[in-house]
Amino acid sequence: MAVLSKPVSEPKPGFSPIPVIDISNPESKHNLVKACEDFGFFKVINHGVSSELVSVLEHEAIEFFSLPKSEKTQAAGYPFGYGNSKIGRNGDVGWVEYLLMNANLDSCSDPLFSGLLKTPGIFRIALEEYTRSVRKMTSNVLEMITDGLGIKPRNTLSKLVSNQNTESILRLNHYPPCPLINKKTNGGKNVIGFGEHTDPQIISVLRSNNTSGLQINITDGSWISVPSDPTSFFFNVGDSLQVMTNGRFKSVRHRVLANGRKSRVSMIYFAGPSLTQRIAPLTCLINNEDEKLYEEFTWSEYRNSAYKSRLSDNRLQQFERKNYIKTK
Ligand SMILES: C=C1C[C@]23C[C@@]1(O)CC[C@H]2[C@@]12CC[C@H](O)[C@@](C)(C(=O)O1)[C@H]2[C@@H]3C(=O)O
Ligand SMILES: O=C(O)CCC(=O)C(=O)O
Ligand SMILES: [Fe+2]
Repeated sequence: MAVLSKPVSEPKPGFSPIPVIDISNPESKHNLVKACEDFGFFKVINHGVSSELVSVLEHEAIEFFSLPKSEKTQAAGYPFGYGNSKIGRNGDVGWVEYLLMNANLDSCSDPLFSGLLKTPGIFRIALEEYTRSVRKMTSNVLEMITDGLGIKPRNTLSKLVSNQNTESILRLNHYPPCPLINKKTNGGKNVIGFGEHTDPQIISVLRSNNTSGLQINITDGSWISVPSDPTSFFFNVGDSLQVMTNGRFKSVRHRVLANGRKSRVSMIYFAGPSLTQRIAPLTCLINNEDEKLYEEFTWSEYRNSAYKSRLSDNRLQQFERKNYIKTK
């Protein structure tokens, strides 16, 4: 089943407003903060994640998605496992198949790692190595952001996603070429690969092959296409970080459009906190309690309510403070 949307203009080749941040330079901390405020989205270069590791994982993912449907569906499950077209459990569909995995530090005990990927083969090793490396880069980026915000200690945010019991997820998405797109009868409409949404976690880290399709929604409400760059990582602020920064950082709405000719393969690491972690505006970022835009909640409360929602829902709305008085 395909979801169609109005045609959107393609980006002008060579120009993109998306911030590019060199994380090997400690001074980039200010640019990171600005990118989180302006877009909730940025591209990271000089990241230190091995390109060979990324290629091996991409190759293994392609091999997995090339298996016969009957074999892939043996790995079907909820919330973790193989899925095709259906996203979540609340009626969302897209032109995509995927593998969702628990990427917690103790995930070796996870049934998917030890069940689907039962042989300790290259796929499983690549998943573990990739997760370890991306987790380290994510902690580094969060520490630079913390520094850029002038918050002490430096691990205020990174510790939320690097403890033993944090809830992180690894998602491999495969968007096959969509034959509907080139059909004259389609009227030039787009086909939705992954519908618009914000990510519930703290921060998400995406790497894709050379096929574009990802779009972000900017403040004026328009969609801009993200030019693909397989050598870089794209970070997006999640709902939880928007709350912790009291709305200073934007949890960016994003979506993926299917491509008519090429398949897109993406891998996304969702860095979430532990179930008991309290999510609330950081007191060091506000002058007084009245400025708080959100009520406090635990990650477990938010995660459970998010998983009952539709993809495009505004999941933070119910936690907005009703009696908030704007002081500025
Ligand atoms: C429709 C849904 C899919 C999703 C759970 C939800 O009910 C709402 C949030 C969705 C999302 C978006 C970011 C990630 O891809 C994801 C794994 C997540 O944590 O929240 C998905 C969920 C999913 O695919 O199950
Ligand atoms: O596959 C992509 O490029 C992005 C998908 C996404 O936003 C998600 O899985 O949450
Ligand atoms: Fe997403």
